[in-house]
Amino acid sequence: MHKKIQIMTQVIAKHNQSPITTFNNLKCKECGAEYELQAIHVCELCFGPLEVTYDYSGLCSQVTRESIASGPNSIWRYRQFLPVASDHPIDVGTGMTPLVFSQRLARRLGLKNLYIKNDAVNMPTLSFKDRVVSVALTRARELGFTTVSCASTGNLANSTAAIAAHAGLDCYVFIPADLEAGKVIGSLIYSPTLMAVEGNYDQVNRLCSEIANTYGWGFVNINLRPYYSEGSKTLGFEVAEQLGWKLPDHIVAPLASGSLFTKIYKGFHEFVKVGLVEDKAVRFSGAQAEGCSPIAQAFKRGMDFIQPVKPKTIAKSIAIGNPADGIYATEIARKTGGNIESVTDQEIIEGMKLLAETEGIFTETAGGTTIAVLKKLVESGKIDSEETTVVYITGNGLKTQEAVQGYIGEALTIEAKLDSFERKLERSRTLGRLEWQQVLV
Ligand SMILES: Cc1ncc(COP(=O)(O)O)c(C=O)c1O
Ligand SMILES: N[C@@H](CCOP(=O)(O)O)C(=O)O
Repeated sequence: MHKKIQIMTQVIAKHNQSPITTFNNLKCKECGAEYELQAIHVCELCFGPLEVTYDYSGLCSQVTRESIASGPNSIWRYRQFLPVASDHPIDVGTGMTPLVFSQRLARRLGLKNLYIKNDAVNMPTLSFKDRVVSVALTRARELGFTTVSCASTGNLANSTAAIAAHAGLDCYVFIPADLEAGKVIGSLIYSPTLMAVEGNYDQVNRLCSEIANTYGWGFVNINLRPYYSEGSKTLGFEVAEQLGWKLPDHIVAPLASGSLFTKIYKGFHEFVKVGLVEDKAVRFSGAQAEGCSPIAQAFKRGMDFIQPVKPKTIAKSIAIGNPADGIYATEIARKTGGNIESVTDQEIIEGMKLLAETEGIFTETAGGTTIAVLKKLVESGKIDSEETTVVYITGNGLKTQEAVQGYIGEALTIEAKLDSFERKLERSRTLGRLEWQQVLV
């Protein structure tokens, strides 16, 4: 769409908005400069990131635990905390995913109060990105965009393509060319224009910034980023509500750009601010893959800047070498007494298997990273066995099957005869299940 038309449609859309909104403006996280609500994401004065601000005193009078609990069974029960004006947000059933009280994984790790927030079953595309995209596309529509887009490591591409299809928006998605088949097919099925860029995510992102400037599309994680990122707060809200309107002692979450991590923090604090939960010190710990760990490195070395890296890891969804919110994530981990750890690709695969074998949850590589870091933090005494700990599982293993191929054995092929079954059964019992799988690998 031409810029002029886009501005006109934005104005029209503005007039159609419901007048009762709880969000005010955009504010620079660095210098505090304020901007009207529009499709921009960096401060013109200092290039700092922009964030949505809210009228918290107005919010206090609008929301109660009861009003939230009687709302939709989706992220939109927290609508007043999200930067959308419409009474009809795009609701594809995103959010309110299970918070599972862990028995077997907890026992295996020696924890007494471990919960798993399972966004591997989020709707519609099985990752936490459905949250941020539902918010971003609702806002995109309000701002008058008819074409939406994203730079993605896969999950965001799936969410943007699916939810744009549902909302009838034109969609262009950009991904690195070497992504897993599940992520590629998981976008193509919704018929977006899918561009596989020869380069890594950071290169895709740079290209998309240029395209955003030239074409004036609504890029969910570029010019719509202030609205998009707010969707991750719902991962904080839901956990607080599901714990019986209480905050946990410790959370462990994966880090790529660092946005998710900082927004869970913002979500907890907003609930405290409006009196929905009691204030409490929550420790924030983050997880990265060793092959792409710029945030973990900055944290461990006590740096106040992020040194970008060239990613090389099987955890492709979190392979961001130059993370936009990395420094804010390190600040949160430091001030809350948390940690940021990294794990090897082998540990990531073991993390995926551990979660599957103990809890029946098949997570993708980002989740394997998070479980492996959780284990590392427990083993090094950085998580106390009594702490109420929530580990965030943000994506589904069916999308990254390549990562575990060759590590999980194979089906035992038998003839359709009882004696064939019994021979294989005997052999598998003699060897033991694990050894048997190793023979097959
Ligand atoms: C499954 C999954 N988990 C976690 C993340 C990390 O999110 P963020 O970039 O907000 O740190 C991503 C993408 O970046 C992802 O796809
Ligand atoms: N992991 C993301 C990458 C981009 O997300 P951002 O919020 O860090 O900009 C994806 O799933 O594509």
